[in-house]
Amino acid sequence: MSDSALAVRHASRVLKAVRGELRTSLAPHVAKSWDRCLTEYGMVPDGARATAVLEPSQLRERQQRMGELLGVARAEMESLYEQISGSGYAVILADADATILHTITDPTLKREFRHAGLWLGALWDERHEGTNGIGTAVAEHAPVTVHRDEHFMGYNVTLSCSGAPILDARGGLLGVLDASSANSSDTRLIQRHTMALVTMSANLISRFHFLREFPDAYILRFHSRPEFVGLLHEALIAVAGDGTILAVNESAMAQLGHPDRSRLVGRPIESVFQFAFSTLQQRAANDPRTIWPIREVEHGRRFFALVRSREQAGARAADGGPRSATLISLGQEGGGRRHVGSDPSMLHNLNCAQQLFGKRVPILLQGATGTGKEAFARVLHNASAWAGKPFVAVNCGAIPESLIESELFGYTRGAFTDADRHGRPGKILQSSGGTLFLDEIGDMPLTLQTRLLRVIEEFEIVPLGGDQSITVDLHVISASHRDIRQMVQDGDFREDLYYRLNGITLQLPLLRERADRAELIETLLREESDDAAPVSIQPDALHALLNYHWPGNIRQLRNVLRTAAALCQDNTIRISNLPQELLDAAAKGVPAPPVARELPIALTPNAAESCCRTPLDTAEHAALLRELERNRWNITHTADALGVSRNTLYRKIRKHQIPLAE
Ligand SMILES: Nc1ncnc2c1ncn2[C@@H]1O[C@H](COP(=O)(O)OP(=O)(O)OP(=O)(O)O)[C@@H](O)[C@H]1O
Repeated sequence: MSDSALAVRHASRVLKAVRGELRTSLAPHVAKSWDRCLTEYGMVPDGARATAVLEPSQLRERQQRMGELLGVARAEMESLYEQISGSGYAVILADADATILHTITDPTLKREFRHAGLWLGALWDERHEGTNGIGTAVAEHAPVTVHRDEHFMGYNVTLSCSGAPILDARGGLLGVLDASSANSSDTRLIQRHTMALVTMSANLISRFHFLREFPDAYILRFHSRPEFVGLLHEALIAVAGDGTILAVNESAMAQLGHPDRSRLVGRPIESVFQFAFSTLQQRAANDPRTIWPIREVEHGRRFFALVRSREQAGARAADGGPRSATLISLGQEGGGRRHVGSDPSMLHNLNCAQQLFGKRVPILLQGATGTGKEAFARVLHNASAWAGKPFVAVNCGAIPESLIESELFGYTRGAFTDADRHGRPGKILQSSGGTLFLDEIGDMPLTLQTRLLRVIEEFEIVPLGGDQSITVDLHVISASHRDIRQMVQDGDFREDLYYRLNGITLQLPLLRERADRAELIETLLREESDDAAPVSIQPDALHALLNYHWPGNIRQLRNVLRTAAALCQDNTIRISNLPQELLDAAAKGVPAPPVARELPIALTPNAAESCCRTPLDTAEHAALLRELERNRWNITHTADALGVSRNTLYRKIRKHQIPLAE
């Protein structure tokens, strides 16, 4: 049948359907949309294509309006594309007006998609294109699949599209994520699978947005199953400083059984859950990483919860940090943005350190070279009440022994022959009021240790050549890769100084032990790439990076990424851009040693998600969890929904170590 004959037949079917004369039943969203197109917008299904496209400057303006969300969406789109690449789909992001802002397509299919009108800046709202995955998801505010002749316009009937809305915390539409095929012969089951993946990715983007939208709020994260807390399907509630609910996400409404947001927003959190608001505040301040059981008021149902504190949220917002829920800002360093990351032990360290450092307790950081001791110290400084004052770092191992004394204590005019005419204040005085970071304190000569001890005890210094003491306001963080306690036992470090410096000792983990390696890679890549041309990384290269043992820790990782970003073509790091030692380790299949530390049980899924899985695995894992949950953990139904056999499903469940019993 010719194209025009097909269009005529399609048009007659649409008209019959709208008049109620069609025998076969249509999906409700398709029937409603056809009706809208015909009666509300006055469209005709056999009309000619007249794709409306924005001017490049208008497109850029819309892309900018999406702001940071576009960056997050791009990353999610890549992960989604990995899942469905090879099956003829393009992944498309549109704004709330259904304008296409970003696409990822198989290069060989680009022409086909252009021919179908799926190009950047094209308007795919229903008024322009009739019923379609993007426009109809916008109109319905819900995920929709529009398959072939479910499209309203005859010229669109070769398309198959699945679009899912990206929502803000108030349920408003931010955009639509869509997977479209220009010539699909997929079965309904495969479409359902595609739809599930698209919806999952859209939800991830919405969740990211929610976590960033309320920087000054507590965020209560809960789920009926503890292992889901911190994952995609957790419920989120933003709570103001006076205990009032500011916003809830879709999952919170579903879990609490309130389909209407307005029944939750504006209420005191204490009227929804059986805990005092002060408990939530205490949890946020003292124990933000431990999951605790909570009960809702109406039916007494039990959930498991974590709460993010307002300070953490504020720090994140100031930093513009990436997408993990638990990421904490480091503030500014050298113009760049730094993070302590979301590794549970780092978060624990930060939590302890912040509380004590604020009370002037000296902090001793122990950790191998490149583990981020100085970066951590800067975070503490930036989060302190004296953040506006200087942060002065002294590397006690790098300054010659003969100079370290004058470097630290300064000297007066004429203190020694080649001294500066006016004398010079030492680092201790320079840091007065701010933070003094004594790096490689283990390398400080014993004689100087005695002088330093006096300064720390008396808050006074006497510059070299001087006889007047100067009062200093000191906040000290010291660090070393050497085991200072062992040095004390060996007589190489003064015991009294050790106790003075060590209000608390925090051990920074090796990079290979960290659960947030994937996130660190993302952060460093962002820092190492040009904003205008972000560098991405191919899954096999990412896998090799995640599994390397990193003797030089984060510093070495940064160097490897910097070199790879400089060497790579089309801003994509491939495995061939990595150094030989990494490739050799990958070829031998040498995995990073397992995480030695015990992680809190509830954080383990997150940790496993980010450290041991490829992006493909992560997406598969999340899709499995989602479908299992949606089908109430019924294996037969879940296998059907995913279009796989029960045996395959069991195999995948085992592979991802998903527990089947409570
Ligand atoms: N969480 C982080 N996110 C991104 N980059 C980080 C992070 N922590 C550390 N870095 C980077 O890793 C590198 C090494 O960090 P840093 O100098 O703080 O380590 P260190 O333990 O003090 O090293 P050394 O023991 O050699 O003095 C720096 O480039 C720093 O910016």
